[in-house]
Amino acid sequence: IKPCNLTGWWENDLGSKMQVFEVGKDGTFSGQYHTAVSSTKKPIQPSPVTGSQHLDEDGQCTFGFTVNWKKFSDSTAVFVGQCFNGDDGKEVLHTSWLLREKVDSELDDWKATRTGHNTFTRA
Ligand SMILES: CN1C(=O)N(C)[C@H]2CS[C@@H](CCCCC(=O)O)[C@H]21
Repeated sequence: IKPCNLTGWWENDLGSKMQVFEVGKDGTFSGQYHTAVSSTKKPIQPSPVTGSQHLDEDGQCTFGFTVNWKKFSDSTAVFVGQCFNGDDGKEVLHTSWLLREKVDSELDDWKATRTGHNTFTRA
C-alpha cells in the first residue's frame, strides 16, 4: 500500500489548484490555494493553507485544512477529506467543505455558510 502524503500540487474540478508544502512528522502541513473562482470582484491572489493529515501506515489517510482567503475576500473555508489510491494507481482526494463568508449584520448570519464537495487529483 502506498503511504499517503499530500505534498505537491493538486487540482480540483473547479480548476482551483492547491500546493501542499512538505508534511511534518506530526502530519501538519502548510500550502497555498490558487482559486479559479471567487464571489468577489477583487483580483484573486494565492491564499494560505494550513492543515493536518493522518500518517497511518495503511495509506488512504484522512485530512483537514483551512484556507484563509487573504486579500480578496473576507471568507474562510475549511475542508475535510480522504485520499484514495484509485485502481489506476492515481490518487484522488474526496473533500467536503464549509465556506464562511463575512456578513455585515448578525441578521444575515443564517446565510453566511455554504457547503460543498470537490475532488482533487494530482495537477
Ligand atoms: C474556488 N473554490 C474551490 O476551489 N472550492 C472547493 C470552493 C470552496 S472555497 C471556494 C472559493 C472561495 C473564494 C473566496 C470567496 O470568494 O469567498 C470554492
